[in-house]
Amino acid sequence: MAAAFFTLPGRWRLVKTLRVVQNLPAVKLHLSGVAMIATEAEFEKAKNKLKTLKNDPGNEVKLRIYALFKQATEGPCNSPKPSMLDFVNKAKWDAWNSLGKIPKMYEEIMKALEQAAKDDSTLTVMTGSGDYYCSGNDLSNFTDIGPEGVEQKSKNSGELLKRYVSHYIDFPKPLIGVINGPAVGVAVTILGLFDAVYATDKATFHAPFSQLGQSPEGCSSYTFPKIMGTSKANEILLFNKKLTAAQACELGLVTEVFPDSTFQKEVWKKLHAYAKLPKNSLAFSKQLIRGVEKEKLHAVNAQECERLVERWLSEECMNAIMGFFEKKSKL
Ligand SMILES: CCCCCCCCCCCCC/C=C/C(=O)SCCNC(=O)CCNC(=O)[C@H](O)C(C)(C)COP(=O)(O)OP(=O)(O)OC[C@H]1O[C@@H](n2cnc3c(N)ncnc32)[C@H](O)[C@@H]1OP(=O)(O)O
Repeated sequence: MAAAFFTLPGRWRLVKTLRVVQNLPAVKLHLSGVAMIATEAEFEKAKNKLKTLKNDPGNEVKLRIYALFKQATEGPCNSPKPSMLDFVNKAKWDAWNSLGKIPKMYEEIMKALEQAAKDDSTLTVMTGSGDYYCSGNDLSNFTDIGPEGVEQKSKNSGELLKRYVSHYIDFPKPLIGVINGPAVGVAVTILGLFDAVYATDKATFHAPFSQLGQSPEGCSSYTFPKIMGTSKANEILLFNKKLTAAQACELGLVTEVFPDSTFQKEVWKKLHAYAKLPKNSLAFSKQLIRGVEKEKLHAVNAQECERLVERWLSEECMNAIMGFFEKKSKL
């Protein structure tokens, strides 16, 4: 019996490096590849699948798949621009280049979840390394706008976020959060889709959306009112209230809080015991519990991402992000 285990870098933002912290005996490790199509082999498979389609999906779809594969395996477009007369390679270069700098980190977590969903592990644990759980989206994403321009980047980011949250909605096994320190933004809102959340008493939970001119994501506009009631959810999602671990537990966002001194020891003892339970029974029971509202969650996810695409282009958001970086520069 095993658990899939991978960690977010505590101090860095969600979109930084995904690292495996340690090789626990009963825990199966996942070092994520990247993205939707992780390897040449899988890309070849996707290409061959395209050939079996009755109607040719058209160059646009084929170029999109090619672009996502390059983005996932090599990151933002890094090859020299082909000449105008080299039509095919120019079209491929344009497709890849149009994705701009989609953060690879989200792609890596999605890949790790895809692997954990289909391997022989019993449950999947997400935690941070170091003093922090996760500082949310890397706000420098707003500053490095590539050649695709701000509208297209915002649209691409909305699609990326929708895929990212869908991976949690559809995850078939028990997904456990081990919150080892401060958690911010999307790292907090997505917890409403986890099956249990254990926190050190040092952890804090902050979703500073309105002060960033943004809006809730991770299905939190639905899960948080459901978990804690609308007015408590509003304090977090509208009025930027930062919760202590004890407050988050009282509201039902966190399952149990442990003293920091014994947190890691106590929580991993519990998880290793869980990982010995019959994995199909756990998976099927989770799917019964989550299945009733899966459609609803996907609809909420779509609405939240649509709203965020508008928010990211808004003056409120731009001013808030500039304020964040101005504050940094003054330090
Ligand atoms: C128009 C195009 C649109 C593009 C949009 C791209 C989006 C990509 C798609 C996915 C989007 C998902 C939606 C997610 C939304 C969110 O997550 S919103 C929340 C974002 N996060 C924050 O606002 C965190 C703010 N930071 C903090 O609260 C604190 O820094 C901390 C994390 C609690 C740590 O506090 P402390 O220990 O006091 O350290 P600090 O001094 O505050 O920070 C250390 C340095 O790190 C920098 N930093 C911290 N967090 C971030 C961050 N999220 N992004 C960028 N930089 C961050 C901080 O500025 C400090 O930097 P220096 O001053 O240079 O040391």
